[in-house]
Amino acid sequence: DRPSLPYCQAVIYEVLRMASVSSGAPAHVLSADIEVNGYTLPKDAWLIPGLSTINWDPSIHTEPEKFNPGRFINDEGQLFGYEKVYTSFFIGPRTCLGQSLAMIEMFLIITSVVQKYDIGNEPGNPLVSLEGIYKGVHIPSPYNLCLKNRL
Ligand code: HEM
Repeated sequence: DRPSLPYCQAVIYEVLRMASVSSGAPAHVLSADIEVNGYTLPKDAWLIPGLSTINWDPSIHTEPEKFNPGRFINDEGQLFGYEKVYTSFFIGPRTCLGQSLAMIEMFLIITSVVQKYDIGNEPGNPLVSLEGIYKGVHIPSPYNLCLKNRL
């Protein structure tokens, strides 16, 4: 069902972008000199990529602070521009081994829950904070939700 649910996929890409599950990747060592914005980074230097900085860069994603899955949907209703979010798994030969599995798991879990339940905040309580907690990976702050059976 995945290809016929582009908006669901766009929501997952937007969560991946905003939440930056892993805000950085382990250090990588440069195998050659490279130049970035006029600075030369020498061979053998350690590079620690800031993945959340990339995901929140306004030159890559307009209005990055806004949760907007529509940014990944074009006028024909097709997925668009989502490849940029794959940097959340980083790039190159040591990219995340679980990337495909993670994408399938997120799709299955989210669509199964949304199909069966209406999800809302607890009556009288504010919406869940998007700030989260950083413990090696970025996880949500404790929260309560109200789920109503849809079927
Ligand atoms: C949304 C979920 C996930 C995110 C955002 C994520 C992100 C990352 C990132 C940023 C790296 C570092 C890549 C690098 O240094 O170049 C990594 C490495 C890795 N991830 Fe994930 N990951 C996720 C889920 C998973 C899952 C579900 C598995 C396994 C089932 C997994 C297995 C691995 C492994 C084995 C590595 C080390 C790869 C290597 O060093 O060669 N990840 N992941």
